[in-house]
Amino acid sequence: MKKIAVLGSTGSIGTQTLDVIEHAPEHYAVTALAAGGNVGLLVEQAMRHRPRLVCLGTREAAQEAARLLPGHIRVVHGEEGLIEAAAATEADLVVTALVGSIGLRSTLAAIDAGKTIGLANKETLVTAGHLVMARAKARNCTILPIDSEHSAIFQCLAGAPAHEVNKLVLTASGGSFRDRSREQLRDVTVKEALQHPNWAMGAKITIDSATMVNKGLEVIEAHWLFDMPYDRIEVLIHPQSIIHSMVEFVDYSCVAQLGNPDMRVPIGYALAYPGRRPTPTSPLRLAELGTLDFREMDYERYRCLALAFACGRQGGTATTVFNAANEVAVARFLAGELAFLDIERVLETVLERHVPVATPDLATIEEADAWARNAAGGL
Ligand SMILES: NC(=O)C1=CN([C@@H]2O[C@H](COP(=O)(O)OP(=O)(O)OC[C@H]3O[C@@H](n4cnc5c(N)ncnc54)[C@H](OP(=O)(O)O)[C@@H]3O)[C@@H](O)[C@H]2O)C=CC1
Ligand SMILES: CC(=O)[C@@H](O)[C@H](O)COP(=O)(O)O
Ligand SMILES: [Mn+2]
Repeated sequence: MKKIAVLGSTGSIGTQTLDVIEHAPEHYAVTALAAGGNVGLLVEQAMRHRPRLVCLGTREAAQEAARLLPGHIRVVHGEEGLIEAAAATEADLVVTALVGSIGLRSTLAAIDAGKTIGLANKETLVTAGHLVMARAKARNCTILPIDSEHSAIFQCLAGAPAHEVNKLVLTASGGSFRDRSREQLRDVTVKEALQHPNWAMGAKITIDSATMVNKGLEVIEAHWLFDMPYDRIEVLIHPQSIIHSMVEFVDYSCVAQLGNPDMRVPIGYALAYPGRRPTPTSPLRLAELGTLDFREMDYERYRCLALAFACGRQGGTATTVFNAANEVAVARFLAGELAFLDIERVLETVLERHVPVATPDLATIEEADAWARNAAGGL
């Protein structure tokens, strides 16, 4: 029986993780659940999965949950609570499905506690990849990617040594506005931006996909997870999201992973690793699809992706600031305070003002993150 803690259980990845767990109750048990403000859903999940501990974003939310839950379920809150949920239960695997860099400290705590990490929260690696990976190496901790592209690459690599790999190819759907010109992006609405062509996901990542920031975050995530130089990470537009990513080997053999766009597949892979189990989803029928299309990435059209590569190459706090400024800009766009193209403007302006630190410790990372949030909030 694998014991699992799910951080971000009420979100898109969190609910799909619980769905996978529910379909294999003889293999998985839930030890901890953590969410932000959705008390109703968290309580429902806790009643169904009977974890030892649940965590909510605030004291008030935790008090409300405690009133509704049986006394033997411990209810905690805030960042300390998240750390407890990540590290202080008997979980073997911690699924990090929080959105944003809020996941950093709890991920580090889970690594320190010797947990295997099922990593959905890409912002963690973008914010402090060098710290997370060094900590994981020192503690001999396995990080299993859940992000679909990285799960694909992990499966394609299948443990191949670095000298056999030419490059990683990340596929990108192009997002909600892939068929619009830059000119046509001026007046797009939040509602339109939230219509991803292939995936049903949380609001923040759906906007990131439309700006191509998501692919930028994923390039940086791939750099850290697979120890791959940026010059050997390529992004290819693939509108159908059927090929989730691929690896080109030195003999020019190209190995890809395919499947319908359903996150329960990479989630199920991380949960079942090193084996595989049936996933509650439908099989891929290529004949029904007929064709798969590919386009060259256009870095003029998707300037945020070029910016992400530049920050990744610069390293240090540049990627921390890129991520934090983006979190604020996206939240402001969703709140109707900024236009869609302002996200890019905010990112460019904050990064221009930032004085990067090359090998920041955790305190410096958190300082840079706070500085960028403040800067992005005022633009
Ligand atoms: N959705 C997808 O298909 C994919 C997502 N990812 C990545 O996975 C991560 C999660 O994405 P997604 O599931 O879409 O996001 P959602 O917005 O759907 O869910 C986010 C989760 O985080 C919780 N949360 C937010 N703020 C806090 C907080 N302060 N304290 C505790 N919990 C908090 C939310 O709780 P509540 O709702 O209760 O407030 C919710 O459970 C992101 O990093 C994303 O980039 C990667 C690949 C695919
Ligand atoms: C499902 C998943 O992993 C997302 O990150 C997805 O890849 C978003 O799609 P695009 O960023 O390619 O539009
Ligand atoms: Mn992805």
